[in-house]
Amino acid sequence: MSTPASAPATGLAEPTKVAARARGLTKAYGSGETTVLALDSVDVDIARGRFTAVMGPSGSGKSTLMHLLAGLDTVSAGQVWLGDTEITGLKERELTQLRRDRIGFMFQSFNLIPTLNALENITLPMDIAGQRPDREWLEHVIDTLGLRDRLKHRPAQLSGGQQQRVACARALASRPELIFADEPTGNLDSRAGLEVLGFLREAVDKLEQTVVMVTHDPGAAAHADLVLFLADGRIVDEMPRPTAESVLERLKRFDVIHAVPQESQAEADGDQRADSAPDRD
Ligand SMILES: Nc1ncnc2c1ncn2[C@@H]1O[C@H](COP(=O)(O)OP(=O)(O)OP(=O)(O)O)[C@@H](O)[C@H]1O
Repeated sequence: MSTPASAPATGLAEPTKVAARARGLTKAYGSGETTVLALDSVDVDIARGRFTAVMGPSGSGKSTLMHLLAGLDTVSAGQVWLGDTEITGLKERELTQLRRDRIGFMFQSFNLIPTLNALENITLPMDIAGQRPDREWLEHVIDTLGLRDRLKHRPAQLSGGQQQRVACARALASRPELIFADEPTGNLDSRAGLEVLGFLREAVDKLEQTVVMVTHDPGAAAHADLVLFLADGRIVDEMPRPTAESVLERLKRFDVIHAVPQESQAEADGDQRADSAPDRD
């Protein structure tokens, strides 16, 4: 399927099935002539119990969108809800607590504590918050992620894929309403990356979690239920049931738009096209 770039953002789900919602979400950095509009009035619903990938050229606003949905940064305009809670306008302390209680994070660098073993790393956020893990859930997560025989190992004794699985288990341990994953396979070889994507998929399918993942990799996005495409701070397209091939094809259209801004210029100066290609990592 394809949607014209000018179409309004779709992906809007029924209210009860929405894990997070944004309306008119806008973020500007800087002021005056140097203002960068990182997000431009974005409307989006993140469906509960689904795996959503966010893609788009470098600088299109993917990380900004994720940070605003997770309450990690303040909005310039617009509103964000986590479930039924409007998070825009919450005080920093309330936001911190909400993030701790209701959101799980997975980043490209696993951020594991080297002196703690795998199990201690998994339960650390809950320990800090003074929460007792739901034992049954925790056991379930550990088994689903295949970490049972690695729990006593420190990060240095684990492979990259196993470390990322620990990071995944840590994000899942408190059974958050929403998990945000920022390039979770970015630092992994393709086999370990596939493993992590498989586990995120299982978290959605077997543990009924909701996952939002920012990625540049069409193969990674193919594990999602829906891909949202950003360009210049707006959601310009979405793709349900993506495949690596269909995502790649869609991304190529961004390359064309960005690499050939004006036909006349391209014709006049064909050699410079490569120089103006977008800087995609
Ligand atoms: N703290 C900041 N100060 C100024 N500009 C910023 C800041 N953070 C992001 N931007 C700008 O906002 C725009 C969107 O950035 P963002 O990091 O959200 O893009 P992205 O799609 O995640 O990019 P990438 O794929 O390269 O990580 C970019 O033009 C970026 O330069």
